Amino acid sequence: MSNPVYVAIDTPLLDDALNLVRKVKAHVGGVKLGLEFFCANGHHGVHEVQKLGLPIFLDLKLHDIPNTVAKAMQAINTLEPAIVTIHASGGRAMMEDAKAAAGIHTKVVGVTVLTSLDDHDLSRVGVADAPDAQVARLAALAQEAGLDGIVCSGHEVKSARKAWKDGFFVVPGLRPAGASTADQKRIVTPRQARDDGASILVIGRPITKAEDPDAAARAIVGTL
Ligand SMILES: O=c1ccn([C@@H]2O[C@H](COP(=O)(O)O)[C@@H](O)[C@H]2O)c(=O)[nH]1
Repeated sequence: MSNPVYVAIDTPLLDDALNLVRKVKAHVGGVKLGLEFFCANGHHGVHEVQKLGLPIFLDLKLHDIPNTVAKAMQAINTLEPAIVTIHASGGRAMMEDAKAAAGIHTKVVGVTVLTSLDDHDLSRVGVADAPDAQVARLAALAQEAGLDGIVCSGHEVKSARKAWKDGFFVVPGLRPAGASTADQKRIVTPRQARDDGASILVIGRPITKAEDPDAAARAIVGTL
């Protein structure tokens, strides 16, 4: 089985990103680059990280009208990312057009409910349901729209996998036992997420902020 850990490189600084990836690359299966990195470094930055030889997950969380998201997707196709995120709450037409615009080797996954949100946060943005019900609703919509899978927390991945057997499940909000949760609210351990059916484990600060990121990545992979 290939290494499911994608390290989240959340920095706008290209040299810091490259140094981090060099440190951990023997113990992770891929690199997740987010908006912070992409806005600061663009295609050039992605190409530089790609030279280090790991698959790239572009976590851009696109969310706009269908035409705009499809055009944005076309604009990143030359980067040939392994995975790209869009927001499932953008609706079915947006997801269909995004998938149609993506390259054939790119998995397009829909973010359901951010792992930094709990019931209270959802109610404040007008969602009366608990996170698990909202994740199930958006996962079904993403499947209908032809996406490859979703992003959800480890709290929901087991039931999401049951409902969508061949779906691709990206799970962030992962914390080894005892690690700081910081802004994440729906967390589980990497092992729990893997056992419950995650395809990809997204792990940032527990690796990147560790004194020895390589040892931290190795220790996490050792628990899987
Ligand atoms: O619901 C979501 C969607 C994306 N993320 C991203 O994952 C990493 C998590 O970083 P940690 O440092 O391990 O908390 C980060 O890049 C987020 O943008 C998420 O956390 N939750």
